[in-house]
Order: sequence, then C-alpha cells, then structure tokens
Amino acid sequence: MLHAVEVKPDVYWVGGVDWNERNFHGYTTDRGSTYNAYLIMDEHPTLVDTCKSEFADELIERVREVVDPARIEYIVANHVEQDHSGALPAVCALAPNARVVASAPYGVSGLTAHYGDRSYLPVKTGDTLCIGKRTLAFTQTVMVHWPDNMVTYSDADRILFSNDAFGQHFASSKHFDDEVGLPEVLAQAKKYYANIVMPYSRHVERALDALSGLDVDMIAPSHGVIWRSHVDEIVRTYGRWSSLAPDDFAIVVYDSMWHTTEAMARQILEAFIECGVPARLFDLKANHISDIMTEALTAKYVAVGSPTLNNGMLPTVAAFLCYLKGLSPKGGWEGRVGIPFGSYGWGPNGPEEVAAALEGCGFDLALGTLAHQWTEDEEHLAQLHETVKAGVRA
Ligand SMILES: Cc1cc2nc3c(=O)[nH]c(=O)nc-3n(C[C@H](O)[C@H](O)[C@H](O)COP(=O)(O)O)c2cc1C
Repeated sequence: MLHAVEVKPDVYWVGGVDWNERNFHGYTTDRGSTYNAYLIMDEHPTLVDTCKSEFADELIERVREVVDPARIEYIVANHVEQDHSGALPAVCALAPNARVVASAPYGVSGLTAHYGDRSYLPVKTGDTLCIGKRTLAFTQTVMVHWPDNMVTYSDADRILFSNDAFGQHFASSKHFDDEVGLPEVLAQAKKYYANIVMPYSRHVERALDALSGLDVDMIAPSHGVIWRSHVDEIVRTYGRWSSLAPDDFAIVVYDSMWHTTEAMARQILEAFIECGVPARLFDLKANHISDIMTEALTAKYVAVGSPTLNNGMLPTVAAFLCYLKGLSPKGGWEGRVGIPFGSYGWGPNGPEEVAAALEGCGFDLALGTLAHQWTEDEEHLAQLHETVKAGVRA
C-alpha cells in the first residue's frame, strides 16, 4: 500500500486513492481520483480533512504510520461534502478528544445534519488557530462550490490547504505536480473547473483576491496531486478560467436520427475551420457531457443541434442542455455565441427548444435558429455554410 508521505517537514499526506472511480456524481473520471487528507504534527496534532467513508481504514492506517490517532487534537473540515467528511465519524471514534473545526454557519450546520452534534469549533474568515509552532488561518470561500467551503493556510509551512479549489480527479502513486505529466494534470484540473466550479466563477475571482496576499509555495488540494512546482501557473490559470474570457474556438454538439442534423453539424464545423476558428465536433452518442463541458469552458461559439422527435428535442440533447444550464455562470455567457440548429419533418420544435435553452443559459443567438425541413441537399448545405461564415466574420 502507499505509505503516508511527508510533503513538508512534519506535514503528511494521509489520504485515500480511488483508482477505479469512473463516475463522480455524473462526471466521468477516467483517471480515478484521490481524497487527500493532511496530518500536521505539531504540539496539537491536526488533521486537515478526511475522505470518503469507504476509505476510512486506508486513511487511519496512514495516520497510524505517523501517530496514534488518539493524539489528534483538531480535525479541520474545510468542506462538508462526503468525499471529504465521510470518514469523520470513524476518525472521531479513534480521536475522542479531537475538536472538529468547521466554517460558520454552513460548515457547522452541514456537518451537524450529516453526523450529528459534535461540539464543532466554528470559524470565519480571518480566524486563526494556534497548534504549536504553527498558526492556521481560515478563509471562507463561499460557493466555491458549496456555501460552507473554506481553505486553511499554514503560515510556517507556506501551504494552502485548498480543498476542492485547484483539485483534479487524478489517481496516482506520485503526489506532486512535477512527478506526473503536467499537461494531463492541467487537463484534469480544467475538467474539474468546468464541471464543478464554473458556475461560481465570480466567487472564484473573489476568493483569488482574498488569497492573493498569502505567501504560498505549496497548494495542497483535496483531489489529485499537490502543486509545488507550478503554483503560479495554476493560480494564473484559475484567474483565466474564472474571468470566463472565451478563446476563438468553437464546439459543435449534436445528436441525429437519420443524419440530417449530423450533416448540418459537419457543415457548421467546416465553416468555422474555413474561417480559421479551431473547432471540435461532438456527437452526443459518442461523447460524455462532462467532456464536452470541459471544452465549453473556453469556447466562444457553442453550436447545438437536434432534430424534432415527438414535438421536441432529442432527450440526449435535452440532457446536455440541462447540464449546460446548471453549469452556466449566473451572470450569463458574456461574449459567447450560441448556434441552435437541426432538422424537422413538420414542426421545428426540436431546434426551437434548443434555441430557447441556449438563450436561457445566457448565450447570444446572433445567427438565429438554423432549422431545416426534412433532408438537406447540397445547395442548402452550402447556404448553411455561408450563413455561419458570415456570422463568424461579422
Ligand atoms: C420517431 C420519430 C418521431 C418524429 N417526430 C417528429 C415530430 O414530432 N415533429 C416533426 O416535425 N418531425 C418529427 N420527426 C421527423 C424528424 O424530425 C425528421 O425525420 C428529421 O429530418 C430527422 O432529422 P435527423 O436526420 O437529424 O434525425 C420524427 C421522426 C421520428 C423517427
């Protein structure tokens, strides 16, 4: 088994590795994940976060390699969600004198709802906790991505225990950003941001501002690898993602029964490419919505196509648009163009429903709804091509 790992003097990674996790509440995790917990050995031994309940034994075994769990005096619960707090009852049972530190009011109320009243120690932004040589400082990062989220900073170690922020679903026997392929880790961090954090981008901007004064040389998130060599890069990258500034890039997402909407999708793709706009095509039968969302994070153009089925859009397209709506930034998609399209037999309800959904997400439907009756011929496909080119060049 993987042993506890000393990430800085007297600070140990003691988390769990979920090699086989492939679907995290509807988000595909093709590299598995980790639930990171950190043990700080000071005068008052402190555990930062726990893990999913299924990994409690793994975590406790790693803690035992460093210290008898009964000696733990504080458990900092940065976030209520069960992947970080599920092992709390098991750890508390072995550490009966430990005080559980949680953000007020939502961390305390959330933990109480899940695990009962455990005399939580409530903290707010600016509060500190002396654990010996070290002082831990807490910053609430409200709605990144739940109301209770907070991060914990250890001044003596210059470590930010960032919980979900800067995390990646990435299982590895290595623990640091410089020990694994950076492009893969950044890709997983982008997928995490797009699928978990994106709707709260304004809150991320505020959190980055609040944390900008800290002297950080290690970011220890609760999922994936620890940032020690690329701290500036991931903070800068979060700044870029949270700004929601789009790249000149297009995604074309569709489903189709008899290939007409598919032919339209391919024509739209070609038009972008001819305009010099990099573009990607996603058939919803072959691509998972969480992978498409990763690309939506930075795409200026989001074209979505559905034929009409039973007076509406296809269920696959509806599922994608429902997911997109939930993850759309609360203030809408400033500067982003939505392009609804699709084929129909006798009523254009399919493409029209797509248009209404894209508008509801906050896209600008600058090109209108590109609906076509029955099958496409060469002439109409050429017209569609020109319409998209004209829209992109306008
Ligand atoms: C089961 C089924 C139900 C359909 N229901 C409708 C409908 O309610 N209204 C309509 O206008 N067309 C309806 N159509 C026709 C399709 O919208 C039409 O064939 C369209 O060109 C299919 O586009 P596609 O090739 O992208 O699948 C239906 C087709 C099928 C197979």
